[in-house]
Amino acid sequence: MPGNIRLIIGPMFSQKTTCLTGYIHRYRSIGRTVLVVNHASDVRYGRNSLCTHDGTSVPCRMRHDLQGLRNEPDYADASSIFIEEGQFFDDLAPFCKDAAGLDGKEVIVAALVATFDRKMFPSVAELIPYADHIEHRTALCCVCRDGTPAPFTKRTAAIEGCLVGGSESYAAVCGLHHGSPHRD
Ligand SMILES: Nc1ncnc2c1ncn2[C@@H]1O[C@H](COP(=O)(O)OP(=O)(O)O)[C@@H](O)[C@H]1O
Ligand SMILES: Cc1cn([C@H]2C[C@H](O)[C@@H](COP(=O)(O)O)O2)c(=O)[nH]c1=O
Repeated sequence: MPGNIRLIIGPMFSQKTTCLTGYIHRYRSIGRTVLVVNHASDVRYGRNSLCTHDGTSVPCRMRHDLQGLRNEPDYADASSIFIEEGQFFDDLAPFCKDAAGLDGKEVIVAALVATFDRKMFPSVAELIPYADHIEHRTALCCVCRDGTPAPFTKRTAAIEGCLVGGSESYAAVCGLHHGSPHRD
């Protein structure tokens, strides 16, 4: 049976990980063998788990790369592969294409839609044309606080570059409260 690629994208706090853990629990309940992978840089919640912002955690493998997984026994055994923090894996697109196209796996990826300054993550941009299904989620604007959708992540900490973190460093906001207009 051919595999497929499902991509869940959105800003931080948009329930990407909640969706991923929901799928994992449902699949396990019907006896599907799953392999769950998070990026090794995501040490926010310990070294062998992924965790939602409201505290649901799932044990997982932590890795810097994905392609190396294809030689491992737990990959061979799994029919569904779950990837958390997809934006951090440089080999995200080649892995998903091989896993789905060559190995017949169902691949479910949670990834940020954009950086805090509205730039694409290259590995996510590379994957989008190959995704069979894309779910684009939003959070709720934490400035409006009235249910206004928040499609963007704002960095609230004054640090440059890639920064692993949570609500101490980032917030989900609407376009108005992101502070940058829809142009460069
Ligand atoms: N601004 C916000 N909008 C919506 N949910 C928020 C917000 N800030 C914190 N949360 C919490 O974050 C949870 C989502 O966490 P999670 O699934 O880990 O999101 P993501 O993986 O997209 O960062 C929500 O269920 C809610 O409890
Ligand atoms: C917006 C943005 C985020 N990050 C980091 C911060 C977190 O460690 C992850 C996103 O986690 P989540 O599961 O989506 O909550 O990415 C970053 O490095 N750069 C950014 O621009």
